[in-house]
Amino acid sequence: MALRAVSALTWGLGGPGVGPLRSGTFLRCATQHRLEKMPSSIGFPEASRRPFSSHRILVDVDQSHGVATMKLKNPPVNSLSLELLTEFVISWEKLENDKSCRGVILTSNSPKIFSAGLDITDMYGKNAAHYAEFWKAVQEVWLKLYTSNMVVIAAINGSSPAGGCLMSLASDYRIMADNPKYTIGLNETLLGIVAPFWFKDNLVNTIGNRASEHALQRGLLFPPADALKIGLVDQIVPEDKVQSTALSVMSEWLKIPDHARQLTKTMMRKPTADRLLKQREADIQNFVSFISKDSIQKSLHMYLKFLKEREK
Ligand SMILES: CCCCCCC/C=C/C(=O)SCCNC(=O)CCNC(=O)[C@H](O)C(C)(C)COP(=O)(O)OP(=O)(O)OC[C@H]1O[C@@H](n2cnc3c(N)ncnc32)[C@H](O)[C@@H]1OP(=O)(O)O
Repeated sequence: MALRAVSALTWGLGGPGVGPLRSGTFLRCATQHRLEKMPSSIGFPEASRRPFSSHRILVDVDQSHGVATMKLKNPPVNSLSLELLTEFVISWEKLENDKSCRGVILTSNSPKIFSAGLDITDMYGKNAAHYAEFWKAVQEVWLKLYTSNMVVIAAINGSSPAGGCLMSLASDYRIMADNPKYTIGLNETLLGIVAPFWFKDNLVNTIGNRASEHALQRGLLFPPADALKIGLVDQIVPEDKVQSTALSVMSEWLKIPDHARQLTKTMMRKPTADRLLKQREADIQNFVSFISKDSIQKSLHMYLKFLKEREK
């Protein structure tokens, strides 16, 4: 009980089932050329291509008329586990290599949660090799999304904290379900961890420096109307219109000749992607040493405990 009270104040989580914490505004918590790809990834590690034991399908891909819909499907909360991230990269590479696919709508199979962010259990109680492999997969997914030649639209049909928000930020356009129970933001500080520089860069490029400074330090999770106000999402629509809106926005984007749009995207995004590429290995080492600290492991333990024990 004591933990719940302290945690609720400290963590101010948003999302379905947290009731009173949601009340404060911020407390809640057909020129189809294919260009040479931006030099984004340095290749996904062979070790991460290993088959996982469960053989579950964690990313559903459905493609028609040049547009793929990718649905995250990792119940209960679509956390971004190493297994999901690995499958995501493989599916993404297939789409990138398919010349007929010009756009991807990124969404979730779950009705209330787009993604709960990085799987905390992949960052807790594991060894350094696991943390390094996990972080490399997180980097890879972001690089793939952020530098994709395809049009990427996030159809955010539920809560989208931290890593979930990052996937949305890496998209070209964000449409969120207009339900005040859902929140989106980079809430890392609430867990006692720190969003890395490339999360920050992507946020700053999207909502500007001052708003990012405020949002990142306080770990703010924004309900859709507030997210729209600061430009964290581009459009909010009724819950049952998220997918259809994404399709119609996609058809507008696909009217632009691919080569011109792709070159423009590269011009806008390459410096940010390159910043990570230049120090990718150092960023992995930094993550491993940070996440392995006793104090950080303790914070993650407390946070997991809080998630399990909080009143629904
Ligand atoms: C230099 C170093 C840099 C380090 C950078 C690290 C960057 C980190 C980025 C991240 O993404 S960290 C993850 C941040 N995510 C969150 O804070 C979200 C936490 N979850 C929630 O707020 C809620 O779960 C929800 C998404 C709003 C859904 O709420 P709901 O009431 O529907 O479900 P719950 O009962 O809370 O959860 C069910 C079940 O799932 C577990 N769980 C939730 N989130 C995660 C997660 N991110 N990872 C792993 N597991 C998660 C939760 O504990 C419950 O477990 P059980 O009780 O069923 O065992």
